[in-house]
Amino acid sequence: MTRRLLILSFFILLSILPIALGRGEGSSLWIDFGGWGITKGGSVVAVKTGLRCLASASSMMLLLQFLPLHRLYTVLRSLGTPKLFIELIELTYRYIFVLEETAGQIRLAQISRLGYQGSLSEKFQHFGMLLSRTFILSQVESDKLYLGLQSRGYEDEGLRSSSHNSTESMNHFPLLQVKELSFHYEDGYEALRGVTCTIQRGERIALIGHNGAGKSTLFLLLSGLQSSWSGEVYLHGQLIHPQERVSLRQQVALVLQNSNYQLFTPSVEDEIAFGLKNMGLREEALHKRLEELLTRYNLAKLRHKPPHELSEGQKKWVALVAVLATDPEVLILDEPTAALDTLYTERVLDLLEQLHLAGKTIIISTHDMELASRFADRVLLMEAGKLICDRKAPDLWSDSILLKDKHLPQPWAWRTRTHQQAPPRPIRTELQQYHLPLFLSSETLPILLVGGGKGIWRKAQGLIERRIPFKVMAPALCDEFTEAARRGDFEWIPRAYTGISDVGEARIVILGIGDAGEELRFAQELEAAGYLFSLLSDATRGNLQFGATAHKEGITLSVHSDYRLPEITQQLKTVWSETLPDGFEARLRALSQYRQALQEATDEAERTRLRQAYDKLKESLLQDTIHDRTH
Ligand SMILES: Nc1ncnc2c1ncn2[C@@H]1O[C@H](COP(=O)(O)OP(=O)(O)OP(=O)(O)O)[C@@H](O)[C@H]1O
Repeated sequence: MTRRLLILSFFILLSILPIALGRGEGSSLWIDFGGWGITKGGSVVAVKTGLRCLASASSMMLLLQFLPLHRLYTVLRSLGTPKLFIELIELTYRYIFVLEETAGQIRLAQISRLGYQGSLSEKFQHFGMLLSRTFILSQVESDKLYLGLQSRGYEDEGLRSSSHNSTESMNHFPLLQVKELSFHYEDGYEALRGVTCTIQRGERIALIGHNGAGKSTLFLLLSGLQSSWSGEVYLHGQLIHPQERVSLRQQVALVLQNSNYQLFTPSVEDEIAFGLKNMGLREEALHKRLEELLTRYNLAKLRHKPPHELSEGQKKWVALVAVLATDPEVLILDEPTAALDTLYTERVLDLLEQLHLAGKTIIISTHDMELASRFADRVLLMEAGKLICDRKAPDLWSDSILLKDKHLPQPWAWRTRTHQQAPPRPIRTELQQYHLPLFLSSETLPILLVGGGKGIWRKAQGLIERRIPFKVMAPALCDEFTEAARRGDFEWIPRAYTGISDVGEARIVILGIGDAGEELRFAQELEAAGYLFSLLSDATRGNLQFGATAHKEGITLSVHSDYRLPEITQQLKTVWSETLPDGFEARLRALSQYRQALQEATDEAERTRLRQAYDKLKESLLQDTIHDRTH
């Protein structure tokens, strides 16, 4: 509250300053710049105006301490306060919030770099920097907020929309098309250079490229939020001139990367109602649609919350729903899952899947290739303002050479797929009688864990410890699993396993769904198709057994008993890991370096020296560990 008042006083001071300026005689001026200066009369008016502003703003703030904002609006509305006035309060409130948040963040940045230390004048200087920077940044932020307003149908530029083709003829044309599209920012920077591409109805497209490639700029143009491009933009085959960009805004909605720019009203329900009002809905119809959206998107409990008090995931969700409320034909999302945890990422992906099924065209930008590979059917790759690649997703993801060349990671499923084109061969039953001392590589044999309970979690822990990638298919996860999912330790597919068609690219399947009958049925399918599998409900049934494994100091120990006695194998494993000396891995690494050097050395004297050093280190290592233990 005090900080808000301080910031507000500073801006009131700035805005009343011009009132005190004027022309006058020497005696009527406080400061005289040759007939111009701060006039005595003007100063009195300025001070009075300033005090009045401050008093009314402070009383409003005080009121807001006790009365939630949405209640205040209800009161104002019931008193018949003009709509314009209420909207003005809404925007002012939001602007003060932007100021406060910006100031708060700069202050934190100053403190974290040992700001606010030293003499009074230095402290004063730091405070001055905070205020001036707040002012500049809040201007930038309010520009972005304005984009957020426009992306949801707010119009104040008096733009004309283009004359429409008939619906029937529209379907003959691509939905969106850009030809040789270029764009310069005001400082002259050319952010887009001759981009040409066509977007058809119902497509799911991922726009990828490194920072600064021009993705957000292209999105701003496609959604009609930037003007003065050069080149051609077509919507349903109709050429759109920059002054007709409102047609783009009506059909193409953009969810900005930073949700704070998209959310500006005092409550979640007002956020959603904003777009509905811009669509022309009023009273009963508006209320009905609002309730429908709040229920469908699970926001009823948050309806009165101010958006800036929500978590990042909740903010993104509200921003997405608020944009969907306007029912756009094309939905563009700028990095939709940046800063989201696994659960919110899945929620967003599920929603996008539903929208795709409902026929929407969706374009996302992302730096997460796993996400892009899960979402998109087509991928556009940008570099330095140019579109350098436009390909079907499988085609691009399998092109490891191009991806490597562009320093983009190949999605995991595609890295492994290249090794396993051939269908798995059935495993002959007699082979199951042997315990093969093999460490299978999950790159060539991807793993799917089915189930999200504690049993499966215990198996998963060993994989996580050794950084072996795997997927988990389960409609819900136990707490430990959820925590690991949040850390991104594995890929969660949040649905129930229904049979072999769900196995995907996996070659090893561990079943732990808690229903022995079901597990057996699934196991029979897997066995017939030649997969490696294991059942938690019946350890004797699978063709793959989990031994007790421990990974420590660069060594993986796997203990397996012929008599399937996990309590014994677990104990042996624990004893081994407890007694393995610390620093063992460093000595192993040194030993391996000696061996490598020995193989490469050509000089005989050098070889002898290295051989002696190798033998000495090996002997001391065995002495300290294995010999000691066995004697
Ligand atoms: N308002 C602006 N004024 C001047 N240059 C800008 C402005 N906004 C962006 N740029 C420049 O345009 C280029 C493209 O920026 P853009 O935000 O479109 O990239 P991007 O691919 O979305 O990057 P990121 O992945 O980091 O979000 C960058 O070099 C950036 O510095």
